[in-house]
Amino acid sequence: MNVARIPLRRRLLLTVLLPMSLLIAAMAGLFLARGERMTQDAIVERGLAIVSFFAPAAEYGVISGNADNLNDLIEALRKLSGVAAVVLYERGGEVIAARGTPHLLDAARIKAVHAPMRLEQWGSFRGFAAPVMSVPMVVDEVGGEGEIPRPEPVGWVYVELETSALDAEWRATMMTTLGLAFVIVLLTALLAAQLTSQVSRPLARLADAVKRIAGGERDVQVSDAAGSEELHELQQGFNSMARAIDSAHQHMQARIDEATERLAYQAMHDPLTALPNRRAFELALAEMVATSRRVGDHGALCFIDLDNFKTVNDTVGHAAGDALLCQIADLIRHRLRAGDMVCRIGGDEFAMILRGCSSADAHRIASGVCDAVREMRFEWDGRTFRVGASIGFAIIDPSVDNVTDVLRAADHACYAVKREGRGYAMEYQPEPAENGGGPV
Ligand SMILES: Nc1nc2c(ncn2[C@@H]2O[C@H](COP(=O)(O)OP(=O)(O)OP(=O)(O)O)[C@@H](O)[C@H]2O)c(=O)[nH]1
Repeated sequence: MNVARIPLRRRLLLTVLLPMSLLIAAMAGLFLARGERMTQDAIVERGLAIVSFFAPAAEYGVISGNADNLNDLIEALRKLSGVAAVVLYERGGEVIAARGTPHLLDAARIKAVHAPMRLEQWGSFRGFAAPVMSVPMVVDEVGGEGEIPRPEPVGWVYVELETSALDAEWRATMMTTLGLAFVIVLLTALLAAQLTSQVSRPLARLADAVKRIAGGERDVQVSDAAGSEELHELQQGFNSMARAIDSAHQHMQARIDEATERLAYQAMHDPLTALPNRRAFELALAEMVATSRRVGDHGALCFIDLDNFKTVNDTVGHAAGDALLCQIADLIRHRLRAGDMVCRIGGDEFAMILRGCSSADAHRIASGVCDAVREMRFEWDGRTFRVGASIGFAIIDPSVDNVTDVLRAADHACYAVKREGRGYAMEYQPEPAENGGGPV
């Protein structure tokens, strides 16, 4: 497993829970192991203490064979909690008094006991035995050096303790300990989950917001629900940064839009006169031809070539020529109907696209332009100039196959006007060789 890939929340949980759980498990294990041993030791000590006390107390009864005395002792013993059986053996191994149902009734096994000791265990029953010791009576020989008599067993006591109550108590203690350990781990886990989510959730929200910004989303903000001062500051900082990015993006987008619009305008307009340029003219003409073929519309294309324009340039300079071109552009634009179009297609050349008009209409409009240009007076540096306009036009109707044909026809007509007098408008007529006619 790649540790670096473990989500932050799980890592924090592990960091808190793992050591905590190990510590609690170790403490509980230690406590239970020590508790178990101490309980067992206490049982053994109690059993040994009982037989150690009981054995000397029984000495008189065993030696004298006083049954009442022994029975009183046994009854007194039986009243002690946990004492399940008591047996008294005499020197030869015969049972001289007994109470309860002992698991062990083996004289040979008992007679092998020389000091208080623990014997076998049967489930929750544990056996303890001790010899009843007595010093034998010795009559000293007169004048002899008698040996000090040593105590010797005159009988045995056997006590059986029943430890189920202690075991049950121990089990209850164990369960309580484990339960407490579990509750502590559970509470720690809940607390850790709560704390880690207070850290990991705001971070996850931030990561998501960063992803959304990287994916192109704008105006992304994270809600301010941080669990700590540092995270709060981080969220505030992120929101400010996102707002700054958004504002910079908007500003940049506005500039791009503006530049795009300007470029689009420049691509389609003549910078001097602000009229549509040759490119716009070609598109409009293509559309006019297509529309005419589709819906049967009639129109006209007029080529305008100024007469004697060069004289202005040569006499008073190009700036004057520029100004004259602008005046003529305005003059033509103001004479056109809504829907018509005038473009500057070259140095002193203009073109008009007239929509929804007959040949007579086109002739009238074009002649009007010629008259207006002729009557115009251009003043510059105290000097007055007069120029003219020669216009050749071609009709656009559904019979026109393509743009090239109509362009060629209008150009042909304009050239004919230039050649044959200037300053007036003429419609293109096919040459006699083409259709039995030419410009009229
Ligand atoms: N001022 C100015 N002159 C231009 C511009 N573009 C072209 N010209 C000039 O316009 C003139 C056009 O030449 P022509 O058509 O032969 O001049 P014209 O005197 O009208 O000649 P005709 O048509 O025979 O009467 C040239 O001298 C070009 O230098 C422009 O943008 N500004």
